[in-house]
Amino acid sequence: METSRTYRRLVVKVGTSTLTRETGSLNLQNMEHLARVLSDLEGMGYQVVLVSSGAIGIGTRKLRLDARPTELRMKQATAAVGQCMMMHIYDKLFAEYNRTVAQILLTGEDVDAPIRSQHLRNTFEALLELGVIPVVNENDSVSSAEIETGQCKVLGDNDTLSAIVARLCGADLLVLFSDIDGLYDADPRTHPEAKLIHRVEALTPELRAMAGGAGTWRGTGGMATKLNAAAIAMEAGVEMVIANGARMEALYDIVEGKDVGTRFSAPKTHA
Ligand SMILES: Nc1ncnc2c1ncn2[C@@H]1O[C@H](COP(=O)(O)OP(=O)(O)O)[C@@H](O)[C@H]1O
Ligand SMILES: N[C@@H](CCC(=O)OP(=O)(O)O)C(=O)O
Repeated sequence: METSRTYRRLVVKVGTSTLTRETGSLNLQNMEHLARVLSDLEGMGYQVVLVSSGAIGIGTRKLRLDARPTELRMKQATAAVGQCMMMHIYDKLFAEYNRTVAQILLTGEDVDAPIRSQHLRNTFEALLELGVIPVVNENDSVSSAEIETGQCKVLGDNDTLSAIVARLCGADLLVLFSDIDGLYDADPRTHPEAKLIHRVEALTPELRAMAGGAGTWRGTGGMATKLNAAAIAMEAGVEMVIANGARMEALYDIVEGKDVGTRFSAPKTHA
């Protein structure tokens, strides 16, 4: 079933599992496709905000560490290195399409405090007005909410962060790109017979019970945090789609309301 809504402002979130390969090296193919499709959508008149994970994963590889660090201060240092490299690559890739990107790093306090969140909103508005594509991540080097506990807290993981950003910016649509086609009725890694759910109208306890944790060492929250994001988005009147980041071109169909991945509907509440 297609949706008849039209979208103007989009928030697109990509997870570490989409930006890196199993070996830990960058997935330049996905990153290139992402930059091309988002640039094209911007050219078509959409306003685009990118929420990108990957700082710790990319930093782990850049520092030639054997594994993702477990000690908090090392994770925070790794994120600082990886964030820098990630922005350098985005800057280069988007520049190929004559687009400018901006970095916004957030903590839970930034979105909770009324004055800070107003400043944030103003900054997003100004950047979008200028035709810039903001690239958002959690400020991992100062915030330990997620990387320390692995749980969603005030701001938490980037799935939740992307829904908070979508609400803050008054976006119409949030797209979460993952390493899987969408929400299944069980984790396909452990249940190969699992079926894709195409549309979600309400987040029932049964549905939440279907969502498991991260699939690989590169992912963090799995489907559980994506459903937390859906709850925030739906409540704010923002539609949300989970789709496979291996096919970024699907975004063209997604913004046309076509049936791709799992779509979480939301009654439109903001102007
Ligand atoms: N019900 C489910 N449907 C789909 N995927 C699920 C489900 N439960 C758990 N998962 C896992 O969630 C993973 C995606 O989340 P995650 O590993 O955190 O990646 P990302 O980096 O995209 O956030 C999938 O690879 C899958 O193994
Ligand atoms: N902020 C962290 C990632 C947090 C996160 O939620 O990661 P992911 O599950 O890959 O979307 C980073 O940039 O490494």
